[in-house]
Amino acid sequence: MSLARRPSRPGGPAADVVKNGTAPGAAELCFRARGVTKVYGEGQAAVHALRGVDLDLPEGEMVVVLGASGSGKSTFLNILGGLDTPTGGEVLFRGQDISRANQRQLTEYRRRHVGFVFQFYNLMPSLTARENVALVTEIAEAPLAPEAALAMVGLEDRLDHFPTQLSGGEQQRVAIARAVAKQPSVLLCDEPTGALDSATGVRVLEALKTVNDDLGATTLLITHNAGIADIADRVVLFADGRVREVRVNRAKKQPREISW
Ligand SMILES: Nc1ncnc2c1ncn2[C@@H]1O[C@H](COP(=O)(O)OP(=O)(O)OP(=O)(O)O)[C@@H](O)[C@H]1O
Repeated sequence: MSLARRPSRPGGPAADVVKNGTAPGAAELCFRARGVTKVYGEGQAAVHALRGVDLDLPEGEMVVVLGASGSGKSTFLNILGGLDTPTGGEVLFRGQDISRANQRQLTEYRRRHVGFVFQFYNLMPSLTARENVALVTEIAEAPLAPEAALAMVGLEDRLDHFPTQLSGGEQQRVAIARAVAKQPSVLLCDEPTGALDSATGVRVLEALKTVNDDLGATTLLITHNAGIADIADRVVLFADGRVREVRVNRAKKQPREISW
C-alpha cells in the first residue's frame, strides 16, 4: 500500500491518500474491484459510465463516495449491490465473483447480503412504520424485530405512525430501518440526505453511523456534499468513470459536528 500523508482538505481531519484505493494483502476485504467497466448502449450512442475502476473496500467501514454528476458513482454502487453487472472487469464480494453471476444468483446475493437506501424513501403509504419494516423481516433469514430496527434509528416512539404522519427525515430513517432489519452485510446508500435539510440530514447520518457501528455492515454513502466525507473511514472520489483518489481519515468527525 502506498501512503502519502496530508490534510484531507482545509479544516477537515487528517487523511492518508491510498494509491488507486487498492490494498494488496489487506486482511479482510468486503469488495475488491478490478478493471471494472460499464458501457450503456452501443456505437455512436455508447456511454462509458465506468472506464476501469480498481478499488478495495475493507469489511465494516463507513465509506463516503464523492464525485461530479455523471462520474459513475451510482453505476458502481448498483454493480456492488448486484442491481447491475459490469461490461468488463471483476468484482469480488468476500472473495466471490459477483460480476459474472446470473440473475438468480444476484437476486440471492441481494436478498441475503445487501440493504439499499435511496434519496426517495419508497415507503408503502398504507402501512405504518412498523409494518413497512415488517415487510422485509417476514422474508429475511435472521431479521431484527421491526421494533429493534426502528429503535436503532431513533424511531421507537413512531412505530404506529403512517408515512404521511412522519417528517422527511423520519421517513428516511424508516427506510434505513427497513434496509437494516435483515442484518445485511452491506448497506448501500445513494444520496440518502439529498432531499433533506442539514439538521434533518444529520439525524439520518447519525442513524447510518449507529447501524454501521452496531451491525458492522460495510456502509457506502454517495453524496454531493463534500462535508459529509468527514464522518467516513474512507473517502472515494470518482471522476470521469474512474476512482481518482481514495483517502483514509485518521480521525472521524461525528455527524453532529458537520452541517451544510
Ligand atoms: N441506464 C442507463 N442508460 C444509459 N446511460 C446511463 C444509464 N445509467 C447511467 N447512465 C450514464 O452513465 C453515466 C454515469 O451515470 P451515474 O448515474 O453512474 O453517475 P453519478 O456519478 O451517480 O451521477 P449523479 O451524481 O448525477 O447521480 C452518466 O453519463 C449517465 O448518463
